[in-house]
Amino acid sequence: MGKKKRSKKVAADDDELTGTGTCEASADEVSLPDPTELGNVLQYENGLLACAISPIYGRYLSTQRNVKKGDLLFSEKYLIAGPQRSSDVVCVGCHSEFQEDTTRFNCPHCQWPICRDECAVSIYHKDECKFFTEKKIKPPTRQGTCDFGALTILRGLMLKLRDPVSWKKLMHLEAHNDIRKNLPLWRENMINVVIVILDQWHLFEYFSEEEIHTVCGILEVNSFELGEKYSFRGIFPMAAMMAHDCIPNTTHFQNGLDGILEVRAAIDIPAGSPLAICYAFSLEGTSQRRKMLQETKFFECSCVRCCDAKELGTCLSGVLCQTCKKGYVYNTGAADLANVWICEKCKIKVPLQYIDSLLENWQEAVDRVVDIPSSEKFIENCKTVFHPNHAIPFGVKFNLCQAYGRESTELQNLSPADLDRKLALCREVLDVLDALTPGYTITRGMVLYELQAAEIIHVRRLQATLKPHILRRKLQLTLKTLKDAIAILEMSPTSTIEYEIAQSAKKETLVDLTKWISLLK
Ligand SMILES: C[S@@+](CC[C@H](N)C(=O)[O-])C[C@H]1O[C@@H](n2cnc3c(N)ncnc32)[C@H](O)[C@@H]1O
Repeated sequence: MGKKKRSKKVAADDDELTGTGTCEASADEVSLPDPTELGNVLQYENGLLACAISPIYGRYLSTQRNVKKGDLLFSEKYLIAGPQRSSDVVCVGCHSEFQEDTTRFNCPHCQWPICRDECAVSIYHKDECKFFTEKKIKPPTRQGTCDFGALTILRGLMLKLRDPVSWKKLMHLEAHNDIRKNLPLWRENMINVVIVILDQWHLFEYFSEEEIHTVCGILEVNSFELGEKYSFRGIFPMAAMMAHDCIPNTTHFQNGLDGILEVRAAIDIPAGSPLAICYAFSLEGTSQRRKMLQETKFFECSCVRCCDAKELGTCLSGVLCQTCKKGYVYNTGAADLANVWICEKCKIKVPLQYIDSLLENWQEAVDRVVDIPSSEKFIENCKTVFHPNHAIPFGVKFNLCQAYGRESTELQNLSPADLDRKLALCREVLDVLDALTPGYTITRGMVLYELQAAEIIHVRRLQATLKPHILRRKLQLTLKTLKDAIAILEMSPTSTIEYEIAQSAKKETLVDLTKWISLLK
């Protein structure tokens, strides 16, 4: 890994190279560190990445060579990890929440809560335990509420005392203090974190108020979600340098057990391109994503998807016009973000408040969808209000395409109508995913897997009626879908269900399908 400082000028045509952003050339040469100096990098090919700066993204990572979809860009171990902001009491070893019926133990050394003996020596807790014991630091307590998120901030601050190199890496990250100072969040952090650390834990001789707010900001702006069973958050300083794009060109895999994040190319990425992840939930509509980005990451996204009212033809935000009942109403795009939405057909203007309250009501209704019949009914009801691909029905379709053949009836026993429905849903969902989360992403991998499984049953049922060349063609297409699904799911950490699915599909379905095709004349 190169340790030399590099000086990097941002290419004037960054956006042409990627189609993902609108970086302009930076007039001055800017001295930026080698990316590997930023993080706890475990795997990285020397010289593959560079850190650059743009007037839009600020600092960002870019690739120096062409990379292929699925290629590992780097893997990195967390710098700090811990409970989410406003978290209730959790185990300090594995971050599981305590339910009413779970037994709660205390760490035998520092007395913080754990859920089982091993958690007292977990990678997340063992280093802090001695400090907590020496300084007699007890879990935060306040009548009514208790913010365990303060623990994560303390874990960050402790780097200052025990690991100056890591502290420097942490302090290198953006906290947006200037913006956050004027928000209600600052006062909440003051009460839930600063006062707890300085007054309750008496650590005022080690950390200043400003440092505590800065670590809060760094976590708010840069952290990644961790954990499969339990959600917690972690800082990965190199990954934190990736820019945001609502159509990301990278994908990441994490394993909460060892706190390692792997970042891979989701699509083929040409040399010189910014590496981008989507900080928001990709399958939400533009106004929801942009609201989240403004409120928590403090910028206005100007990506291609945000600037296109129809979100690259997916129509994920389309609402049926209640005046003409023919066209769909859309936000006119990022530039005009947009208190007014307009019907594409009759051009009537609809106020943003109407759209917001519509989404709020229907979001509540989604929570009442529990099984296949209620999902189907919900999708039917949505037709009078939303575009068929609108994020609200789309989320239900996404779950439904996986539920057929798993819930109540096994795939091979599905009725012909239900099997057709599963096939149609998988294809419909994939069309949207292909546009919005293209390439090697786990969500696409899972839907491809569902599609090939349904196709195999479908072809088996039809085979007596199909001409041999048509049968062969259908099976070849299914084989391609299966291979894509395996290639994607196999990238997941070995402890995950997705990895297991890929391995068993490789051993069984792939072998059987290949043999079936080879036996056809
Ligand atoms: C996780 S940090 C990324 C690294 C950051 N650029 C830096 O210099 O430290 C997130 C911040 O980067 C900036 N950023 C990232 N992507 C952006 C984008 N597409 N448009 C505008 N700002 C962006 C915003 O300031 C955001 O709060």
